Amino acid sequence: MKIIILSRNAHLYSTKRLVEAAKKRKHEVEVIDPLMCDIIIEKKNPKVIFKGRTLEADAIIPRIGSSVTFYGTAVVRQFEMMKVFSAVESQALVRSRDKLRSLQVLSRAGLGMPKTVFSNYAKDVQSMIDYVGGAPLVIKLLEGTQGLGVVLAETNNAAESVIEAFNGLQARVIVQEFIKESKGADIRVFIVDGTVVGAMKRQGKEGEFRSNLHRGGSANIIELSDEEENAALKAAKSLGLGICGVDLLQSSRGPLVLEVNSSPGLEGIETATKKDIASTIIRYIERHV
Ligand SMILES: Nc1ncnc2c1ncn2[C@@H]1O[C@H](COP(=O)(O)OP(=O)(O)OP(=O)(O)O)[C@@H](O)[C@H]1O
Ligand SMILES: [Mg+2]
Ligand SMILES: [Mg+2]
Repeated sequence: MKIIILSRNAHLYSTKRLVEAAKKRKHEVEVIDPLMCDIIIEKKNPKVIFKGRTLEADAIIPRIGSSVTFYGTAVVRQFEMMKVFSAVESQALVRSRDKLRSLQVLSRAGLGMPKTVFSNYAKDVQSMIDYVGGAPLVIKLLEGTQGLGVVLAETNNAAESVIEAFNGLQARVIVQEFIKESKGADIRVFIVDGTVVGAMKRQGKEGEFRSNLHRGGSANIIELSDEEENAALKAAKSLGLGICGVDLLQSSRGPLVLEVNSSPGLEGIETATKKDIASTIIRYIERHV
């Protein structure tokens, strides 16, 4: 079959691995930058044009960076209109990109999460702080990624100044209860087609509460408890994601979902688990086309 990987950079580890896996399984595969695609809409004849050529495929794998969500998902949607199977549905992609919206959906699904507050009323900073039980607390930029824009405020005064600073920059933030028992670690659960295909525990570097590998954290393979596995699977299902990385914190009241990533990186998880997750993704596509 013909597979298109929508990615801005063919040299990224994840993109390269997906190309390799597709070729190994005898598929035709091409990496296309979604930002270089034109979308043609007319009665019953949707098309995607890339460098003057009309694209055709049996399946696409969206690897859409968060800075290009709007245009990237428009291209994914166009392929869906052309009845091309997408490994991640455009609707689910959009939904998962919005931290606030995903937390709302996850909370309805009955999943545990750090208590989270969002307010449109910037003046009353003190009540935002009070809602989560005061400092220490975590302040997050809604559009943050790779741990940037995530701040731990250790005192109420610090919390107040940071929230005010973000407000002054017109940046939208959520305020979250700080889960100290997780001790600077989180769990990344990689899910493909409703099955856990790998899990790792990421530990932030010394003195860092953020466990992101991009912030210098390290990763180790981990055996999930049933409760953790169920929480991750339920999170993926409630957001409708065929491929995703669910981030959990281990807390005294059980696993808490932090976020669900719809273009999870393969490097960390394949290195930690020594599994060929790229091929698992290709096999998932084969089952659905
Ligand atoms: N409420 C919290 N309590 C304790 N630690 C937290 C909390 N929120 C975040 N952290 C730590 O900070 C890290 C980064 O936070 P989060 O995953 O929410 O944002 P992000 O990493 O910027 O988003 P993305 O994963 O999409 O790049 C988490 O992996 C976790 O280690
Ligand atoms: Mg994260
Ligand atoms: Mg994320």
